[in-house]
Amino acid sequence: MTASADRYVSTRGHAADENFADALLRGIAPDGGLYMPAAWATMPADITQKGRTYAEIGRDVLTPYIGSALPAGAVERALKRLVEGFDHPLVTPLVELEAGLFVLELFRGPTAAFKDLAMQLVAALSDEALAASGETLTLLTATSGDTGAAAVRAFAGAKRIKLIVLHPLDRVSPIQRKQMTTVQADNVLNLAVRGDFDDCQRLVKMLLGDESLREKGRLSSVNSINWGRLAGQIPYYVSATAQLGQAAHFVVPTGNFGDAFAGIAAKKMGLPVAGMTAAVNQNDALARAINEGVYDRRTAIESASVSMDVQAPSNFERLVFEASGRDADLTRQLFEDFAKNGTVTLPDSLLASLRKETSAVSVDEATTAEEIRHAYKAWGRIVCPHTAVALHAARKMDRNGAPVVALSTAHPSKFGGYVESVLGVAPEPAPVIAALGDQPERLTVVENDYASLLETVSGFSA
Ligand SMILES: N[C@@H](CCOP(=O)(O)O)C(=O)O
Repeated sequence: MTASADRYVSTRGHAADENFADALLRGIAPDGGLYMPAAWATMPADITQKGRTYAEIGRDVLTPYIGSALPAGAVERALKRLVEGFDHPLVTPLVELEAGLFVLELFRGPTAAFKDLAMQLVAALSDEALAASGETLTLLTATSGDTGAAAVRAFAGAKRIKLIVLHPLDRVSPIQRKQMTTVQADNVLNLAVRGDFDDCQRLVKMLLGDESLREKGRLSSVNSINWGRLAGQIPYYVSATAQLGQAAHFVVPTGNFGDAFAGIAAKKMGLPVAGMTAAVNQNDALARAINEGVYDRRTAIESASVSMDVQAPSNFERLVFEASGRDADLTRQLFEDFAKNGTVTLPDSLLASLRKETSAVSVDEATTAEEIRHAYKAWGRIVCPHTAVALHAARKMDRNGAPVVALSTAHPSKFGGYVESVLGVAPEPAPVIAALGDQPERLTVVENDYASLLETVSGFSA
């Protein structure tokens, strides 16, 4: 049978293939791998034609991945909901800072971070899938701040869905925490884990594989381990290219590597892309893997760009799968060894292929602060620390004639305290931040311990 874009295979090769609705509602494959489309869809040749709307681009990107798995018109309805929640007609406008250097503003949605772009879609598509099957779903999400906020906003009050969000206690910004914890919806449970983001993500993956929970009903995740989340991030690479009218080199501030992998996916689908650079903060496991050939987990260190405090980026597995020519045995071996030992050496041929897909750089804390000052002085622009990491990498790279686009992933007012400490000026709050209610916060502190977490989660998801 010919591989098709609307069937999903596991990166670890030991799970049955699924359609879009099942991949979406499972989140992760039963063998512990991540779902990938069995084949890349090809973008229509005119997709980057000037004047195409975000909704049109999104429809053309996403429809082939969904096939007939959802009711007719589901994608269009989801895109309508998405676009209505953004405060700019282009949804993700491109802004030129100086000749050849741009930022792509991804923060104009309901929680002022790029996660809204995919999360709003996933919420609408999950509703459609569940309404069609009559099922209910418990969603588990690990967050270093932005994913959780976007998920709470997108799923609060959803009739068939319960949402459980795990964030690392005291390691998200105060605004990010409030965005999650002040929402008074009974279908949302916020858990603050005594650990770091990698602990939260590991615990979520364990819960997703837990038979005792699975017996109670469908379980999934809205992290970018879910193909639906990742696919929803492809359209803005296309929109940026359409706005520019030519291929760009994208510099992506990177945590779990979902956003960067969405750019790689766009390229696989035929989007002209001049290059990809993943820019990480001092939590540099990804940069060390690509530059030195050893994928080695270290304890995450707290950074100004908190959302990128990730030392075991989940989507590195998708990159390895793709760069190895979809070698599921090799991928399984490497990631099982990594889970067990915390370190793996990448074979030379794999490393060479990985480097063809993306380069990676690490930006330290002092440089991040310096870049925030530079952006203010040079362009009068206040940027968030994540954007600053990308901008620094973008300014230092050889531009090779192609325009460079740094993804601006969050509004600076989500990190207002830090930005003010660097600039001496507080960023004007984004309207959605200014509108944050003064509601009491609802959160439960949990130990970094699977057994007690399972008890809490079982009680809520029942
Ligand atoms: N940066 C993230 C970490 C999780 O990333 P995801 O894209 O896999 O959801 C966050 O803000 O939570």
